Amino acid sequence: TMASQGPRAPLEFGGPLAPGAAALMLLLPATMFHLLLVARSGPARLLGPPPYLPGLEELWSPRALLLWFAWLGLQAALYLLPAHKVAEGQELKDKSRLQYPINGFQALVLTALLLGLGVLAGLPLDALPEMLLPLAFAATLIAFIFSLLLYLKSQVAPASALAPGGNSGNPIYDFFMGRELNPRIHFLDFKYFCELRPGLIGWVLINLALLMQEAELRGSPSLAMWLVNGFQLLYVGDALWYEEAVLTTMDITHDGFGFMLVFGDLAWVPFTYSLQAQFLLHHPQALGLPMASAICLINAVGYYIFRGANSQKNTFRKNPSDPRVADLKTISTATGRQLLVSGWWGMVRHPNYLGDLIMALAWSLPCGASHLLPYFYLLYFTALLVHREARDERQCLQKYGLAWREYCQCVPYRIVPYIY
Ligand SMILES: NC(=O)C1=CN([C@@H]2O[C@H](COP(=O)(O)OP(=O)(O)OC[C@H]3O[C@@H](n4cnc5c(N)ncnc54)[C@H](OP(=O)(O)O)[C@@H]3O)[C@@H](O)[C@H]2O)C=CC1
Ligand SMILES: CC(C)CCC[C@@H](C)[C@H]1CC=C2C3=C(CC[C@@]21C)[C@@]1(C)CC[C@H](O)C[C@@H]1CC3
Repeated sequence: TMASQGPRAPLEFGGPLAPGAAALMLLLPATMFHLLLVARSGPARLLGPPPYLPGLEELWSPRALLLWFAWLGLQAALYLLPAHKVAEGQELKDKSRLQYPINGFQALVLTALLLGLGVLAGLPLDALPEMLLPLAFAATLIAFIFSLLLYLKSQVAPASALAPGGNSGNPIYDFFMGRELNPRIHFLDFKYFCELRPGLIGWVLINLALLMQEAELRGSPSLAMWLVNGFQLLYVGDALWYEEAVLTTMDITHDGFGFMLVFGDLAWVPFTYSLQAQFLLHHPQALGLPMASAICLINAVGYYIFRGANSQKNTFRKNPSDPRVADLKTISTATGRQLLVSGWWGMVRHPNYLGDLIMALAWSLPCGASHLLPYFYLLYFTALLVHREARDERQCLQKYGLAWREYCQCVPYRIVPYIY
């Protein structure tokens, strides 16, 4: 077939056998359910066994599946609304560029307005925390079925539409990594749509529902719950405000749309990234003002580095002679593009990851030091970013060759100055 002539790339995640794609396809959903069960249990032990194994009657709920379809339908409708800007993606193999609506922040605001009106009209948002298990189960089912449909769709895609990875010929590996780079129906680009909207907005919605349920249980939300909600809303709001930046990430330009990203975007993000708020609902923490102020400061420092680094690179990539970046030192590369070697990108090779990790710490600290569970995100995210950093370095070495080696010599640390 045309599709089987697709490009070949080295296998990520060690191939189809453990600890490869097949293992991750079991491990990711199992971890998500483990976290959901443990967060609401008394001992809340990250490393212990789950308190019990839920039966199918506790997991399967047609109502949860319907809610998911309604949520995806709402977000798809908001995606298709007129956007104030339509951006062009990176150049593809056939030299064309795809178009993407930049209206993610508008979707967040409209979702908030619609839900606000819904709550005023009696929508029981505080019933959501009770439904997390069946909702996560429905999201997992949707992820498997959607990935299968995407895999089938990729069989009729032209070779030029295939991703550099995900076309090994091994069906399990390719199902996991995704074969087609930008599957879309007309203007609805499935990967771009799923990357930021249903999952990230779903995450802050679950957080809010947990805050409302805490208010109902204890009279008012705790300071710790306010902090976790505020920090994570800032993060999601920022991602949607700067939505165009996602078009240059490896998820969009390099990775196919397969089970890894489908499950990651639709299930993993909303149900595991909301872990701190889930933990706080069942394990209230007393947090004094001095400690809360210190945590706010840590989050602000993390955000300052994260935003500063991402904006500096985006400004530079758009226009290297922009006065905000014109004074920075650079290295020329054979591709004609330059690499920054001073400013944020002269401190470490991934300053944005450093800021992101500092924020991850600030999201866990309101949960106290009695349990390891709320620090799961920090541990998982460190592993994700170390792996992501290695993949990015490999791709940069391929793109820039000697110039990249020179950059590595000028800026020897990857993420944490003088440590890593
Ligand atoms: N919360 C979460 O789960 C996740 C969050 N993130 C966050 O998303 C953000 C984006 O991350 P990510 O997509 O990994 O990629 P980055 O924003 O780190 O971009 C990497 C690219 O930047 C360019 N680049 C690297 N060094 C330089 C330099 N010195 N000067 C100029 N350009 C350079 C290269 O591309 P080129 O030269 O082609 O421009 C490289 O491929 C990060 O802040 C990250 O922390 C990411 C993943 C998950
Ligand atoms: C496959 C894993 C198990 C889960 C991966 C989930 C991720 C795809 C998303 C989680 C948070 C994300 C953010 C972005 C893209 C989607 C993911 C990576 C941004 C990088 C997009 C660019 C912005 O500037 C920042 C965003 C932060 C959150």
